[in-house]
Amino acid sequence: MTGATIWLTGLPSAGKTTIAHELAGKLRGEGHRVEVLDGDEIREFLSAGLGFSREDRHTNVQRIGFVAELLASNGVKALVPVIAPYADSREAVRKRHQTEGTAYLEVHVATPVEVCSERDVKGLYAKQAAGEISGLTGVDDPYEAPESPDLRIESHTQTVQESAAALHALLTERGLA
Ligand SMILES: Nc1ncnc2c1ncn2[C@@H]1O[C@H](COP(=O)(O)OS(=O)(=O)O)[C@@H](OP(=O)(O)O)[C@H]1O
Ligand SMILES: Nc1ncnc2c1ncn2[C@@H]1O[C@H](COP(=O)(O)OP(=O)(O)O)[C@@H](O)[C@H]1O
Repeated sequence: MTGATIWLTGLPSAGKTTIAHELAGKLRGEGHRVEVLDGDEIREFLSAGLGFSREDRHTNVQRIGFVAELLASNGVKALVPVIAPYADSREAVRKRHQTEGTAYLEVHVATPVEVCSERDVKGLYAKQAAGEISGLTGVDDPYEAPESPDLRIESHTQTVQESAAALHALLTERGLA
């Protein structure tokens, strides 16, 4: 089976993790080998000790990109629901895949910040508004939206299943599913 990295970038609570797991289930059911490199889990182990400065986020994204490429080059669909707020960090990951000849898709989960802060799955937007945290992506920290992603998902106008189906259709179109 052909491996690939599918990076889902977007704001906190945009729907990255939910869509990744929905797609993972679908792909596994079809016989694909799949790993979801969840941001929170990675920060507990591979990126333990890193914070949310620009430098630390860049390091985090490069580490995840490295592991994703290793998996993808061994036939795994590596699904990566990680914010990756900086365009140059994402570009470095894309280039690494290109150099290695490994398929790489960038998916922008483009949920507006108003909807994300309403969802507020982890209560981060509320904490930022209460002054308990700062440096929240999309609020008081940068998010550089991809200019030409392979796919843009408007999760606020779709069900989770529709979003995952749109991504699955892209994989099929590219000969990856
Ligand atoms: N200040 C700040 N800004 C953004 N996100 C924050 C912050 N503090 C904690 N969190 C939580 O950590 C998750 C982000 O980790 P990532 O590894 O995906 O981010 S990054 O690419 O390194 O920027 C992210 O997970 P998701 O909500 O799944 O996106 C947040 O829940
Ligand atoms: N079309 C959709 N795609 C993804 N999530 C959606 C969608 N519609 C509603 N949601 C909800 O939005 C929330 C997104 O949370 P999560 O996936 O953890 O976001 P993120 O990983 O981007 O922080 C979930 O509660 C999910 O059920």
